[in-house]
Amino acid sequence: MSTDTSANVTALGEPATPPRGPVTSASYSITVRLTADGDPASIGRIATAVGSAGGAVTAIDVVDSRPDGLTVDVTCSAADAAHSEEMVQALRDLPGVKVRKVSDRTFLLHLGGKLEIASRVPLKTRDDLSMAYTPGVARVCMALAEHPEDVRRLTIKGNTVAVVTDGSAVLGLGNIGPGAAMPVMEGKAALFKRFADIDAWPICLDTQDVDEIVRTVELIAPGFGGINLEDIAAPRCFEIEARLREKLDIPVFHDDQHGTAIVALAALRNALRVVDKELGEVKVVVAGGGAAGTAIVSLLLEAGVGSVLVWDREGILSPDDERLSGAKLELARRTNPAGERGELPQALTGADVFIGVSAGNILPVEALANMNERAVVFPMANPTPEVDPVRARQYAAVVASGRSDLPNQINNVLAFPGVFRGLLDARATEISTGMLLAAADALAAVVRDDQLNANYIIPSVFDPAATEAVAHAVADQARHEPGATAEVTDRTSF
Ligand SMILES: NC(=O)c1ccc[n+]([C@@H]2O[C@H](COP(=O)([O-])OP(=O)(O)OC[C@H]3O[C@@H](n4cnc5c(N)ncnc54)[C@H](O)[C@@H]3O)[C@@H](O)[C@H]2O)c1
Ligand SMILES: O=C(O)C[C@H](O)C(=O)O
Repeated sequence: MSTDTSANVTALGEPATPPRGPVTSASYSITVRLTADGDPASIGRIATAVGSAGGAVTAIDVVDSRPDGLTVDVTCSAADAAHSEEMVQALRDLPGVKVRKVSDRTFLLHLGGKLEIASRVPLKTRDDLSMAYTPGVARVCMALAEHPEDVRRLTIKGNTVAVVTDGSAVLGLGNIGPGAAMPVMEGKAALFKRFADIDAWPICLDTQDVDEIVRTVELIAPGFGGINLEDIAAPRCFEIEARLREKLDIPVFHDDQHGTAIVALAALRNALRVVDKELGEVKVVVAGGGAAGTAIVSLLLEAGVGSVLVWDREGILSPDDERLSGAKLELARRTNPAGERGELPQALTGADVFIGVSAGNILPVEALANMNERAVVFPMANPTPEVDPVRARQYAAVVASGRSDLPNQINNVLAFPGVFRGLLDARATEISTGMLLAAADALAAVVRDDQLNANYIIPSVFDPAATEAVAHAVADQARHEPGATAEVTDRTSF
């Protein structure tokens, strides 16, 4: 088990947050089936053993009871895999207790996958069959051959999104390939259904070649109302998205870029309401000029942020840095015309906002002291943020991160279901910067003035108002942009 025992006093001599016990999580929960002898105190000893090992018991279910003992399933959460082992060992060490089986609940949940297809029509009688399938279906096919614009109305195309990956940049796990990417893509599709009633399907491609990816998505596009690119490495993702947008008559959205940018801008708007600063006046530093960083910078600039510096492996990205090319050089040109150079702590000097979309633990917390008063700090790298969000609170007025166990969780799920709900409802043929900005503003506005505070700058992912507000804003914006939506035909015969 990993426990952080780092110093209790900061570089500024301030007392640091006291060391925390292990933070247990359902993602490392296990169910241990064991038999215990007839001692009435055995259940209490089992719970105590798990607690003493730092775990949290969430359920004890009796599976079988006999005069001489019990079979029970003990479900408990751990901090990580090694911690689970420690808890199991603590149970094995108990006299009168025999561990029979240990199940990892996260793996159990994945058995057989997380999705299925369900029919929306009854198929109970011959009449049902002759309408839903042959011969009746042929009449619908012929109608669509004559009026292709009706495919959205008469098939699942109108409510279906392809979640497309090449497995090259999966979460923070890197290039793990298309098969290993499936659980994330299935999860994304499940979120589409849960939050926006959209039927999304995971498409994991066995190629990382840009031309092949573009051509494959082009070929499958007729069956989908939108394309959600997912976990495709930068800078390849920029070219794939641009080429698909050019070719397809359905919206193409790269969630790691634009979903993140929408939520980051929404969170920033509200953080600035808390610290009473204006978007146009703040200096922003973004760590990480990859997929998320590039899109965040673009959206911040579109929203009116005046000063942005990007820091990456080469230091502060500067247009006169000969090591830079392609997307990073372009980013440097758009953000740092003065050619400022240096490392992250220097970039933060006099900054009002730090946004991290790079990698875990790349910033000593003390460097945040270089920032202006009432600083806003979003270390968003997953699963480990750039700087400990809890310790960052000593230096910043508002802190948000990607973590679900802390306040102000910034996650794309606040954006992508609503974005696609709005696009599909409006029969959008493309997605524009105006729609991204509208989505961010709508998401920010979900947090009312009487709710806003440093620990609540962004709604919970379970707040239904978030998806609804984003969907309405995107659909409205799409309907107002000339040429952004498909024609709607009104044939009363069906
Ligand atoms: N919280 C959220 O909602 C959210 C959303 C998107 C991305 N993220 C996180 O942001 C991070 C980046 O995601 P991405 O999709 O942009 O990845 P990416 O690979 O496209 O970009 C990462 C960038 O960070 C830079 N980088 C990585 N390690 C670095 C280091 N040690 N020092 C300096 N620069 C470094 C890389 O050079 C690259 O330019 C990941 O940790 C991801 O989990 C979080
Ligand atoms: O996709 C997410 O939900 C998380 C984020 O994009 C990440 O890469 O960490």
